[in-house]
Amino acid sequence: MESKTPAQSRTTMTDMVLPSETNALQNLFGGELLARMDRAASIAAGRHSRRITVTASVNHVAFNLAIPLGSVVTVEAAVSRAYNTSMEVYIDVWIEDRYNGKKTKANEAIYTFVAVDETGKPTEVPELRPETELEQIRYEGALRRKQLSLVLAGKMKPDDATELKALFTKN
Ligand SMILES: CC(=O)SCCNC(=O)CCNC(=O)[C@H](O)C(C)(C)COP(=O)(O)OP(=O)(O)OC[C@H]1O[C@@H](n2cnc3c(N)ncnc32)[C@H](O)[C@@H]1OP(=O)(O)O
Repeated sequence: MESKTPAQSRTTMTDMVLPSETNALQNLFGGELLARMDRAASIAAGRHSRRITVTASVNHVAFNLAIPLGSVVTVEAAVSRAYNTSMEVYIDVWIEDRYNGKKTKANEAIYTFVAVDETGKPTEVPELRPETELEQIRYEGALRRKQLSLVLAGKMKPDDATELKALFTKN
């Protein structure tokens, strides 16, 4: 299977914040943002694998900035590393200033998707080939995040999490 770059899966979705999507402070409801990120990330994972993809886990979400009613929100997702059947997808969320168009990073998240066949059985995906410096950084950190996610899900023994152990072990 031929490897692919993050650019080949990059998915950008822009939408505004409507009153029905806000919390009591008139900011975007967190669950609404999670759903928007899941949609963009699912499309990115599908573009990388050209298969049906399912969300296996949400590894990290940082709600750094509240997103006010009426904001124009852009969700950008791209595969940051691919393994055998799973893919890490990195998601950046930007808000756009109404008057000068300047974009500010509001949130980021990391999801894991698995490519499956028509029966829901995990199926192989192409490798990821990072190109830019940021893509390389995200690629290199991904195995540590995968191991942490598997340990927390009870699917990997902490003793087998070599990348995690390396964080706490001096040379
Ligand atoms: C777009 C959507 O919203 S879809 C709806 C929400 N999602 C779902 O309904 C998914 C429901 N869950 C499932 O179908 C299954 O649990 C699956 C397909 C995700 C995994 O099935 P499993 O039988 O656990 O498969 P298996 O153990 O072989 O794991 C498959 C891959 O997922 C990875 N994986 C499984 N769980 C996790 C996890 N919690 N964190 C990170 N990776 C994980 C495994 O490491 C493996 O990766 P690899 O093949 O690249 O090494």
